Amino acid sequence: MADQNSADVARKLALLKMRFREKALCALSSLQQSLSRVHSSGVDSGEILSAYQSLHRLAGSAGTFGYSALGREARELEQIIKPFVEKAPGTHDDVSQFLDQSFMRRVEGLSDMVSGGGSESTPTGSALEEGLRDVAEPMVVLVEPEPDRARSLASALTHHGFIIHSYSGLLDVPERVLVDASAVLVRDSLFSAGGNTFGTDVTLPPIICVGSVDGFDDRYKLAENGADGFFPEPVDVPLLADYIERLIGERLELGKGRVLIVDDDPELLEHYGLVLEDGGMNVHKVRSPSELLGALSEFQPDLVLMDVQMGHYSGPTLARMLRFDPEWVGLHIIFLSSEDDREFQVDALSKGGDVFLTKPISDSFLLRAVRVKCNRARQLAKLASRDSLTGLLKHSLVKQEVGKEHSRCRRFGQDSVVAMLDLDHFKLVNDRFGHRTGDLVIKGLANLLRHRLRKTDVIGRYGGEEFLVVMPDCSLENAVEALQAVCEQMRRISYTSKGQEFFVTVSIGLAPLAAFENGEEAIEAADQALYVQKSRGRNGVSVFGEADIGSAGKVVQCTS
Ligand SMILES: Nc1nc2c(ncn2[C@@H]2O[C@H](COP(=O)(O)OP(=O)(O)OP(=O)(O)O)[C@@H](O)[C@H]2O)c(=O)[nH]1
Repeated sequence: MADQNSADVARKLALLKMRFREKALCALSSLQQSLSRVHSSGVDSGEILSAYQSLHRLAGSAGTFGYSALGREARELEQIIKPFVEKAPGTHDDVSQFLDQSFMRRVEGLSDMVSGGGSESTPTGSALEEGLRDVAEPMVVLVEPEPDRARSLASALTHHGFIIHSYSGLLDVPERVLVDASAVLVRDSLFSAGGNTFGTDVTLPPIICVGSVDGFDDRYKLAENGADGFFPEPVDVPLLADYIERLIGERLELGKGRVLIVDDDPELLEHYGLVLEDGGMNVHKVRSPSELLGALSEFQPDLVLMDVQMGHYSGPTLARMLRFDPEWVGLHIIFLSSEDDREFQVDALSKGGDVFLTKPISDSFLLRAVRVKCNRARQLAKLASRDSLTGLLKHSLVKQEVGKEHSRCRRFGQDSVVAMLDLDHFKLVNDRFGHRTGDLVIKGLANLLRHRLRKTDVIGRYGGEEFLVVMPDCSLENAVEALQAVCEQMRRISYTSKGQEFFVTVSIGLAPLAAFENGEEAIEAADQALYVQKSRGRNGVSVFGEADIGSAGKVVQCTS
């Protein structure tokens, strides 16, 4: 499948290259005619400007399609004309200074550089083939030769919402399983040998070693062999689950960037789009700058990749204009241009850009640069909107989501549900085992919700040990079923602290969103249902206004 995708992308890129070639030949023919007219009939500032623009476009795009030498030559010719373009209209008497035989020969030579087919290989770069995998499914590979140990670790991790595939040796793990895994847990002794011990060339997911030998040199050896983590035995499973969760989160961030590309050149626009999409980015393309504001609101990008000159619109001026609106003050903007004048670049950045990339640029470099910036943008956005302990939406934002979903489900006449969750007797956990352990339990429930609920459900940390969930397009029955499963799984997670094993349960209250006047009222109703459940003995689900909703079975908390 990945091969098929890569072949498709390669085909599309080759097609774009052909389109570029045809258009370049046309543009060069017009350019030659235009310059011949200036040569024979005298100066025309419009013709000179259009010749300059034509060369500027070629200089900026040829390298992208594999015609680097053509791009360089166009750039040199562009620089020769530039002083005449910058002069006031009507002062082009000395145009003969550049429009001589030698200049005209060089312009003719440009066509030969295109039609001679002498393009270098398209710089798609190896990063294109890297192809980021969707790591949303938390499947973990466990490589443990000792069956009892394997069973016990697999069972403990399953309660944290991971799907475990167990093997007794590294070479037993099928390649397709490695490709789909979010992480690999390996007995340290199997990994200390070094090299690619899995016997495959696929990009490996993060490797976490587990073992009993825990010295500085042992850890150093594992790091040297490429391990991403080490957990000494006896393994603290909630801590391990949290670590895997973090690795998954980091990888998801890497592939999830949303990039809005603004370029008036259709081939370049499509080319950049293909390169970034193939690298796992979510891309939206805009050809006309006048559509920019609408596209921003609708697509909500992490980053904008913008050409510097689009017809009579200037990229830096557009960037400055975007900053008028507080919503876009923090938006990351990358300018992509063949303009290599440092002064110009600094000026563009001072108007509101963050990075200036000078064309020609290889596809792999572009992808890497955009990924790095996207990652940074997402991290910053996350800091502002996410709770630092759990990574879930903060109180105010999840409340906003309830409001939005309320309007949406009312408008479309759909069922949606809001749920309030609260850990049971949580004070006791803190009192007996300390705040750090309490924090691990809070993270445990957050991770469970992330795994157990649908991707479209919105989860937020409402307060200390309280969570708020919005379940769009979901009947009450389905919500009860899904959340009872969460209760059931939560009560099975075993925590150990101060040598004692304990379990924690959760109570949940539900309310049908559309039945209320606004989101606030629905939250209030879910809260009331939650307290009904607390009074019923905790550990289960209650629905607002319903007398008797099943409980997930009683479990005594903190059975230390
Ligand atoms: N570890 C930790 N504890 C927190 C955090 N936020 C709130 N808490 C604690 O959560 C506990 C909540 O206790 P209560 O509101 O009395 O509720 P409870 O003990 O869970 O009892 P019920 O809700 O009635 O089952 C308090 O001890 C808070 O200090 C946090 O971020 N980390």
